[in-house]
Amino acid sequence: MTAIEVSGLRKAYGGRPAVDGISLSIEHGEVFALLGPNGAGKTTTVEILEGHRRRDAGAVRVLDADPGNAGRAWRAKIGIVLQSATDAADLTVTEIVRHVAGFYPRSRPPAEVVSLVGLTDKSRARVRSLSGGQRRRLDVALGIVGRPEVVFLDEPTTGFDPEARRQFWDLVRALAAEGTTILLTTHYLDEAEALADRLAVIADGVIVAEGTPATLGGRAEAGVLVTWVDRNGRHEQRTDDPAAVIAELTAAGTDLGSLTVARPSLEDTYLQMIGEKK
Ligand SMILES: Nc1ncnc2c1ncn2[C@@H]1O[C@H](COP(=O)(O)OP(=O)(O)OP(=O)(O)O)[C@@H](O)[C@H]1O
Repeated sequence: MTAIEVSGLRKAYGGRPAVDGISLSIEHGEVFALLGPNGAGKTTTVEILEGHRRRDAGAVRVLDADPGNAGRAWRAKIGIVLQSATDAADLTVTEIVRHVAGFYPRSRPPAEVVSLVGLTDKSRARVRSLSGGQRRRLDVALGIVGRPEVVFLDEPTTGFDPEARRQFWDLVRALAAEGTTILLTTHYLDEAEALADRLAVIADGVIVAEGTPATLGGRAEAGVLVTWVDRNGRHEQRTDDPAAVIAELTAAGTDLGSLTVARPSLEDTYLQMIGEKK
């Protein structure tokens, strides 16, 4: 059964299309990433799915309801992490988490959530005293405290230091292991690759590619790139049969200490797709 079903979604601002006919289907328990350059239409799409923005056309179902007119019971099953930072400067971390937990019938214990996002040391600190990355962690805490079935994460790790990002990835994996459906937007290709079961690339309001991190944009069939350095300089060769290339190099007595064999990275593939779209 699908958790999120989108068909022919459109939204324009002042006559200019921001989302121009997007269709998506996300299964229960899937982690799905939306990628795309600034202004591609990711946030608009996510906000329509959250029920925070009206659409011009298309059909949208999230947990079997239309977010445009779904009620409180539906809202309690949805977790939202907005791009903007939490605005509750005078409350402490625990106070705001407890306050938001109160809106949900099956909320997680506030201390558990604060610990999950790595803010236990800051649980008595006022929100205003937190760093940017710590505020972002708090946003994530508020998004998951209600034990939602579907979580929308809009650029959740912007401003995180590398260690905090890895901790956040563990948190997303733990939520996914519990069966939570997660829709994530991100500009970090490594994040999409680490977390997503499937992903879609949006450019100018349309989906230009969809697949798994391993297969997106024909990545799996793109062949591998063999590179090596000899006394004449650096060489590279794209091939479907790297073993044959390496055998040839070995037979020619090439020093293999500098040899690399790699598929194009998700970032290479993504940048190529975005470049072609322009
Ligand atoms: N409230 C608004 N009024 C007018 N135009 C808007 C509004 N919100 C978004 N837009 C425009 O719609 C387009 C899509 O914006 P959106 O925020 O959905 O992109 P995005 O993919 O989330 O970008 P980013 O990666 O920068 O967050 C952009 O051209 C943006 O300027």
